[in-house]
This record gives sequence, structure tokens and C-alpha cells, in this order.
Amino acid sequence: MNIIELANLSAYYGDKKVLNNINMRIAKNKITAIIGPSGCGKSTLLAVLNRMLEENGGAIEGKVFFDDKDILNYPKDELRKRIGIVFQKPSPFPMSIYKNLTYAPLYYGVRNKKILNQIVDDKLKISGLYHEVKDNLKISALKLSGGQQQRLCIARALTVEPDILLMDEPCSALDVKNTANIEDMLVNLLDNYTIVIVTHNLSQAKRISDYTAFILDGEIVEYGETNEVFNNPKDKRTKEYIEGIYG
Ligand SMILES: Nc1ncnc2c1ncn2[C@@H]1O[C@H](COP(=O)(O)OP(=O)(O)OP(=O)(O)O)[C@@H](O)[C@H]1O
Repeated sequence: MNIIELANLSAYYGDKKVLNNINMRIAKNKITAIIGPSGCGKSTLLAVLNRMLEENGGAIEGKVFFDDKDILNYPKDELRKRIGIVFQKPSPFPMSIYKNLTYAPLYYGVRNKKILNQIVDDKLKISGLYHEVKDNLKISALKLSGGQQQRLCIARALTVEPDILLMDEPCSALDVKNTANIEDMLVNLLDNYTIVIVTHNLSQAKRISDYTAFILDGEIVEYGETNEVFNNPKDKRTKEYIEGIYG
């Protein structure tokens, strides 16, 4: 089952075309990895999905459907609630761990303290942070290590129960152990969430993703099951990229 469909999707910054006629379906409750050399348009693709592109000064041509409905027909608030994003640099709000996790639920109208506490506990457990921070919820999130901050940011993105989690190089600032923690966590999220992850780390894409899209100069060169893309690439350029010839 698909949750997203891009139909003849092109994206522009001014006159510059950064994505060219992308046709792509994204499977629900799976991890889809977006790979490709620097500047090929990976982050732009994520920005199209949650309509951040417009705020960044870009524009699209073509259509994007989310749950079979044109994303332009969703109120932005609802779209952002249902499609969360986590960035490369861990970016907790400069407030307590507890407040980081209740910020969005409060914004969306949850007022019941018991429910808020439950959300905090649940998301800390999902992110594997519970035992590390449960007695220190009032300390500033900025006091956590980089890996903990990133897990907190993922937990925070989940507090509003999005359908999709977009991740832009979420592990590139982290060491191997923290990366492994996050990869384990992502795989465990798939019963309830769909993940689209941009990564430069090809081994990561191979390890955790179900599907991989290889983008080059704004075009999808190859898209399919991760095993196929990595072990049996159909396009010479995919093979070259995977073998490290460019990018
Ligand atoms: N706000 C912007 N205004 C103008 N051009 C932009 C903007 N953001 C990105 N671009 C351009 O769009 C193209 C695609 O950028 P994008 O960030 O999507 O690539 P990427 O594949 O994610 O790269 P990286 O792996 O280096 O993060 C690049 O040529 C970039 O310079």
C-alpha cells in the first residue's frame, strides 16, 4: 500500500529546476531511502513532501498526493502534523526534556496532564531514552549528548503521531553507537509509521531501508527494493555510485 504519490513532480528555486519530472510512490509502513550525490535534490524532495519548499523560496509543478489527496488541499498545520521531519543537526528546543516533548501536543490542544505525561513516557521509551533521562525530565535538553539529543528530536517528532517521518541525514553528526541506536529504533517504528530517510551512508540505506531511490541531477535514475538496487542495479550510473565512483 502506498501513502505518497509524486506525479510528474518538478521543483524549482527561481529558474533553476532542481527536481525533474519525478514519478514515485512511497510505500506505507516501510523505510524508503533517498540516496545520491551532494546537490542532487534529496533534501528538496523532503521539502516538497511537507511543503517546506514554498517557505524556502521554491515552487513545484506536478502533483503530490498524500493518502490519495493532493497535499495542496491539506491545511498546512494538518500536513505538518501528519508528516514530521527530523534534521541532520540535533535541534532540541532550548527548554527542558519534558517541555520538548509536550510542546507540540500542547500546540495541538492536548491539555490533560495525565495524557501529556503518558505521551512523554511513551515517546521516551520508543526512542530508548527513558532509562537514561526519566529522573531528569526537568533538565535542559541542551545538556544531553548529541546522540541523546537526536533521539529526543525523533521522540519529539512522534509526539503528535505523524503518519510519516521524514529524516534528512539524521545520523551524520553521530558516532557508530548512536547511529546503531537510531537505526534499531527506526526499524521498530514501522508498525505505526512510514519513514523516508535521506542518507549519504550507503551501508545505512542497505541495512535499514526496504526501498531505495537513487537520484542524480534531480532525476530518479533507479528506484526499487533496496536489495535489488544495491545487488542488481539496472542502471550503469547506479552501479557506479554504489561502487563509489562519484558522489
Ligand atoms: N533555498 C534554496 N535556494 C536556492 N537554491 C537552493 C536552495 N536549497 C537548495 N538549493 C539548490 O538546489 C539543489 C538541490 O539541493 P538539495 O539540498 O536538495 O540537494 P541534496 O541532494 O540534499 O544535497 P546534500 O546531499 O549536499 O544535502 C542544489 O543545487 C542547491 O544548491
